[in-house]
Amino acid sequence: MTIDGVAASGKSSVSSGVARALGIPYLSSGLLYRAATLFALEDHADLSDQGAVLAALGTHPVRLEPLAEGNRVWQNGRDLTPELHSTRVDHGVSAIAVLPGVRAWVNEQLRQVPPPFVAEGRDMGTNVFPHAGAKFYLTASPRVRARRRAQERPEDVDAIEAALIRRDDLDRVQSAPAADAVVIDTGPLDLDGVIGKVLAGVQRHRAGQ
Ligand SMILES: Nc1ncnc2c1ncn2[C@@H]1O[C@H](COP(=O)(O)OP(=O)(O)OP(=O)(O)O)[C@@H](O)[C@H]1O
Ligand SMILES: Nc1ccn([C@@H]2O[C@H](COP(=O)(O)O)[C@@H](O)[C@H]2O)c(=O)n1
Repeated sequence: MTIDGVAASGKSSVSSGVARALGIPYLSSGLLYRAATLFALEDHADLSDQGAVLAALGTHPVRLEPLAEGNRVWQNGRDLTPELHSTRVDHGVSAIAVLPGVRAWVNEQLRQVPPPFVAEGRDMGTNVFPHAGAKFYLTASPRVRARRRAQERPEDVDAIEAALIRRDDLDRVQSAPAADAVVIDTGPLDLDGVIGKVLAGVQRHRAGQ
C-alpha cells in the first residue's frame, strides 16, 4: 500500500502507525532524498548539477532501515537519521529531487525491498508502485501543518509555513495524487483518527468494496 501527500501532512507518523497495526514495515522515500541532499551538501556539490550530485552519491553507499517504529538511514556505521530533518536539508531537498538520476537512485533502492510494506512519499502510488493495493493521499492546510511542525522545532510558525508552501510548490510535479488514491484531509483529525481512517480503507480494499 502507498501513503503519499504534501510536506508535513503526517505521512511518516501515519505510515508508522499503520505499519505497526498491520505488522509490516514502512519505507520512507523522503529520507532517501534527504540523505542524497546531505551528501551533496557535505561534498559542496552544486545541487542543480546532476553529475556532481550523482558523483557524491556514488561515494556514499546508504542503507534504508525500514523499521515500523521509524525508518533510519545508515552510511556504513554512521546513522544519518538525526541530520536529515534539519532546515538546511529541508531547504535543498526539492532541488535534488527534480534530478532524474537521483529519482532513479531512490526508486531502485525502494524496489529492492520485498513486500509487503507501506511506502510513503510523493509518487509512491503514481510512479514507483502504481500497482499497489490500497493508496492514500494526505493533505492539510499549510497553517495546520506549520503549527504541528512548530511543536517539533524551535522556529516561528510563519517561517515554517512559508517554507512548507515553497517546498509544496517545488515538489508539485511529482506530488499529484494517484487517480485511485483515497484523499484524506488530516486537518480536523488527530493522528489516531487518520490512522483509523487509513486502516478502515485498507479493510474496505481487502473486502473488495
Ligand atoms: N493528524 C495529526 N494531528 C496532529 N498532529 C499530527 C497529525 N499528523 C501528523 N502530526 C504531527 O505533524 C508533524 C509532521 O508529521 P510527519 O513528520 O509524520 O509528516 P511528514 O508528512 O512525514 O513530513 P515530511 O514531509 O516533512 O517528511 C509531526 O509532529 C506529527 O506528530
Ligand atoms: N516520493 C518522494 C518523496 C520525497 N521527495 C522529495 O523529498 C523531500 C523530502 O520528503 P519528505 O517526505 O521527508 O517531506 C520532498 O520535499 C521532495 O522534494 C520526492 O520528490 N518524492
